[in-house]
Amino acid sequence: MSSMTWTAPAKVNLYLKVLGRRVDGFHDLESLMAPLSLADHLHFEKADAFELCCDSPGVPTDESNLVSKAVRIFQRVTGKDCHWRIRLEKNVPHGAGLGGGSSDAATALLALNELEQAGLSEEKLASMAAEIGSDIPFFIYQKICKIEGRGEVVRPVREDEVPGLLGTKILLLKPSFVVSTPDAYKHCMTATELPDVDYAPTPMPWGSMINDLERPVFRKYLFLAELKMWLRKQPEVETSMMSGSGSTMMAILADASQSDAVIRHAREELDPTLWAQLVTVC
Ligand SMILES: C[C@@](CO)(OP(=O)(O)O)[C@H](O)COP(=O)(O)OP(=O)(O)OC[C@H]1O[C@@H](n2ccc(N)nc2=O)[C@H](O)[C@@H]1O
Ligand SMILES: Nc1ncnc2c1ncn2[C@@H]1O[C@H](COP(=O)(O)OP(=O)(O)O)[C@@H](O)[C@H]1O
Repeated sequence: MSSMTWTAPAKVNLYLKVLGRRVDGFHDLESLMAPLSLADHLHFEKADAFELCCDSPGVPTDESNLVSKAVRIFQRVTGKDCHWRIRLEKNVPHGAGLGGGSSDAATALLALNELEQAGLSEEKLASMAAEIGSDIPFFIYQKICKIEGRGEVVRPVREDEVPGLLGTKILLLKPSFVVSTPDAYKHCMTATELPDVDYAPTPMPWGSMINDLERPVFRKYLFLAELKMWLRKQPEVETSMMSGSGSTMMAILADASQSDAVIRHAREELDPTLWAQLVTVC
């Protein structure tokens, strides 16, 4: 039987301001999040029970996978069986600050809503998503959005609020290590700056690029601070900043056709194993 395919886009945080720690242990945020052309794919096939498989070693396929959590919540809320075999095709690196797992979960909710003809509203799906993880409601909308609260307050923005952002090309560079999100938040209110690293906001037409998680993450992973500052010194690079909790670094280039040269130099001068991809905000 042929399968039906849904696309789960990755995201970047174009700014991420941590406003303070809350009594529930989470942090209040203000963030501008944008979906990318880089995406995972979820292939659905009718089956006798729910099954999950994944082509990528290191991604769990048990109940800890965010897709399994989405299926369980959908079953609980709608009472539907959800007897589907889901094959998860991973293209988005995990532990990367690109929200791959979160997007997979949101996409599973969107797909099941259609396949099971449940008729749940976007708002209902977003509130189910928030039960699984803070980042997941954003991926229900799959549009450029401003985020508040711990991530559950999501407002899609009009194109004229973020001039020039749609269609922007961003070079993503990621070392082979991953950063854990709880770890990034743990010291975010107290971490101090490393010398010779620029944490200041970069003004862009759509808003100032700043990431308050750089302080704690750079303290632990000096290479990421080095990568950010190395990128800033390249003539092709307009600005660079970490996405979310890392370990992916974003670079905005004056001319995106120069990305291959930047990737080649970064691999020669910093780390031959860097993962790199030029993506588009969509
Ligand atoms: C940092 C961001 C930026 O978009 O994403 P990533 O870059 O990791 O993808 C998000 O805030 C991550 O969202 P998500 O990955 O869904 O986090 P959750 O699973 O809900 O929470 C993981 C842990 O992160 C911390 N956490 C998360 C969100 C938040 N607003 N405050 C927090 O303090 C908490 O310690 C929590 O236990
Ligand atoms: N569908 C999934 N895809 C990737 N990782 C998943 C998934 N479900 C659960 N995980 C776990 O979540 C962790 C974080 O993955 P992910 O959400 O992609 O990264 P990030 O929080 O950096 O954006 C992974 O290390 C993995 O163990």
